Amino acid sequence: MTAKLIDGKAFAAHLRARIGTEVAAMKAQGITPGLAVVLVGEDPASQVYVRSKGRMTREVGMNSLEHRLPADTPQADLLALIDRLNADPAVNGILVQLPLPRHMDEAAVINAIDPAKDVDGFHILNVGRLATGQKAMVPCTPLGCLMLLRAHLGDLSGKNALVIGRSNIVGKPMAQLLLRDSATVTVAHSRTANLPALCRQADIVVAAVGRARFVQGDWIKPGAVVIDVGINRTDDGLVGDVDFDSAAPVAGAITPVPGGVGPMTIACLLANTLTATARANGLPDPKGLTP
Ligand SMILES: Nc1nc(=O)c2c([nH]1)NC[C@@H]1CN(c3ccc(C(=O)N[C@@H](CCC(=O)O)C(=O)O)cc3)C=[N+]21
Repeated sequence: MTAKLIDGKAFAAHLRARIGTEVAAMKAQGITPGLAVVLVGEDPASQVYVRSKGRMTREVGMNSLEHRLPADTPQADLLALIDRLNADPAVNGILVQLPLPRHMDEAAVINAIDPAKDVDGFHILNVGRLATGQKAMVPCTPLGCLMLLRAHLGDLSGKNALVIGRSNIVGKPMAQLLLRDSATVTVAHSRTANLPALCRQADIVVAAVGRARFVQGDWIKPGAVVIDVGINRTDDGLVGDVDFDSAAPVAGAITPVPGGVGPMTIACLLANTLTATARANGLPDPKGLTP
């Protein structure tokens, strides 16, 4: 067997095209969604992401507002900027690029964002809403993974899903989304005993550990769907958390890196911005962009 490639890049392009159509319809009603991205410091990888977010935001017809602050900006200045963006009716979504410089309290900064504009879904109120099944802003990477999984499997109900990684950004919200779709969810991490054996029972594997080529082909149950969230820069380029060459012949379907989950993350950021704009204007949620 050789795995079907899950083309996240193509899926994301379709998603952005649909979002573009919805944006055009909103603009006809006098509403232009606006996304503010705040970058503190000069991390080169962050600058690349922010640039491509800005380009794709404009491509779907939204306003993109970028705020760049020096690495030594006092936290109070960042909080003051967030307050201004919270109060600005032209801003529907706010993303503060992570990681922040070490002198800043990440939780304090995230929780200063108006939860209705929190397009990352990191605010404590959105975390709680997702965990309790209420209408929330959902983190972009897990939302993108969920869309890919549903597209390839249909109903996730009763599937054994293994999430490898317990971060607030990917692992935990991914587990919540899978649970909401009635999968049987296991969350593994660095202290998990006998991970290979656990993994061999999974119909769905979501790898989000941040270790290059960590998940081996002989851990994969034949036919399983493998979603690779990893973005690891190595001497031979960008690689995922899954050892693609050994996993692909065993899996039923697998996402590549690059061209898998990464582009879905940005498309879901735009989806969340559209959803936030609709909600701010008393319009129904756009179809198929929320879990
Ligand atoms: N507040 C916040 N929200 C984020 O969503 C956020 C963040 N901070 N900090 C950094 C991470 C990382 N991230 C990526 C988005 C797209 C790709 C992506 O499109 N990757 C391409 C390749 C990119 C390349 O070649 O470097 C791909 O996988 O095909 C990767 C990584 C969003 N992040």
